[in-house]
Amino acid sequence: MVLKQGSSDFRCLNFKKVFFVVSLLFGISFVTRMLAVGEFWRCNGHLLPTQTTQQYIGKLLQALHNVSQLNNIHGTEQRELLGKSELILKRILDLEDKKSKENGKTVKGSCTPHRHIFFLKTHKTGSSTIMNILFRFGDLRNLSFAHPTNGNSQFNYPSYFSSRFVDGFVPGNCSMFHIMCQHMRFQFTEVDNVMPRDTFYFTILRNPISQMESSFSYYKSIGVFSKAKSLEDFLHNASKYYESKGLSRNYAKNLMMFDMGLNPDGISSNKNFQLNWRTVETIFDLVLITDYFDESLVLLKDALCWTLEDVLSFPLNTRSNSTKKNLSKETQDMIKSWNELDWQLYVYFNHSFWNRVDMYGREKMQREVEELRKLRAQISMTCLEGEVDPEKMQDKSLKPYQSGIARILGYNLKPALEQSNKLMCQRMVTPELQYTKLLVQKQSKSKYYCIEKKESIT
Ligand SMILES: Nc1ncnc2c1ncn2[C@@H]1O[C@H](COP(=O)(O)OS(=O)(=O)O)[C@@H](OP(=O)(O)O)[C@H]1O
Repeated sequence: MVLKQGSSDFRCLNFKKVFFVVSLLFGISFVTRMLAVGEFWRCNGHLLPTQTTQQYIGKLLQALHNVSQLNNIHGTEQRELLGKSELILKRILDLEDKKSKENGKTVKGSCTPHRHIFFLKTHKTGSSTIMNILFRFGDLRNLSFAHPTNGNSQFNYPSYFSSRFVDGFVPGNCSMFHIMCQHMRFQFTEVDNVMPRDTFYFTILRNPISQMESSFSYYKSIGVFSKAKSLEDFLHNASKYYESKGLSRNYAKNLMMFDMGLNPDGISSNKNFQLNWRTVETIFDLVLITDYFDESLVLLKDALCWTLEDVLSFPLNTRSNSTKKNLSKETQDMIKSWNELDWQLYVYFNHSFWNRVDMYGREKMQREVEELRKLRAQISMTCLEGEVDPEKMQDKSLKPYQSGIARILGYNLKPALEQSNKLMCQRMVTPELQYTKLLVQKQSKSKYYCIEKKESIT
């Protein structure tokens, strides 16, 4: 994106948002001082000549750097603040740029399907089901995926994501990828290096109570949970089992905050909650809610300009009831307060999710959810014999990965599927690891893609 000379409206609009972000990050008194010493640029429409987004951000960061020096903020603290500022500034400018193009929608209200997509695959949130939808969408259209190096299924998780972890990534103005959706600890600036500029960012959040119950069962054998006798034992003795730098600690406290790249051990204060909300909503175009999965799929297909068929899916990575646990009210409350940051994030985005449904129209939503369920029932009749325990699966190549004390269910397909349906049915129930392998193999044989990063190309 190149900012146009004399586009003072654009800069004034961004100025207000940048001012807001900076005041959240640095505190309002800091910003007032900053303005008072005249170090920050003003919204007068003359200071900024034609420049690229990067140059524009560079100037803002330089100004913030000077002012933080004046305010005696140095070293790690300064680097952290400037890092956060850069991330958020970039996103604001990208959003403005996107909005100015009406987000792919033409004036007549029709739209072109998004094909540049980033999905932050949070843990134990139904994210494997979403990933399967993205895999099939891309697979069918021969789109390219950003996969982890060395055939891994995660981007060096739990380390922060780096573009170095992407197979075949070459730094520059070229992005080779349409879709990125494997587990990572999010870092916007690095994802932004890899994906095209007009990428649609979305993620999914789940009620932290059911998420932690799921996480405990799935990760029971490793690190942080391994010595706890039960989830209740873990919660009662969290200070004994949990260390903020301990092995696999990420699965045990504020897992969604961790995956988002935010601080899961941060203090519980209104200011911190707000900062987290703002950061997430600035970066992500859409936040889905697991607990309203079908409503989420409808909002997703609308935001991506896809069809209901495109988001049709069967739940994947589900546990057998025998490994699910009903939690007492006391345990639920303990989980809530132990995961206070995740809880606040969830409550906020649950609220904004329903605001978005209101904007979409409650009746229209209800109609489309019903239609989606009808379609799912039909396709289930065509494809599935049933969802079964892993040892009862007929085709072992479709068996999902098993972990901890969780028993992850799989699907048996109907025995004599028509050839025309077979591949689609198989792909709908192919677990994450197997599907990743197939896509990596397919991509290794395909041509080199180059999607110009700076311009919007579909
Ligand atoms: N469609 C739909 N609706 C509601 N819930 C769903 C759906 N699909 C998957 N799930 C539930 O999500 C849990 C698995 O999450 P993930 O796939 O993100 O797990 S993982 O981190 O990739 O291992 C797992 O939760 P638990 O069963 O509680 O463990 C799944 O049952």
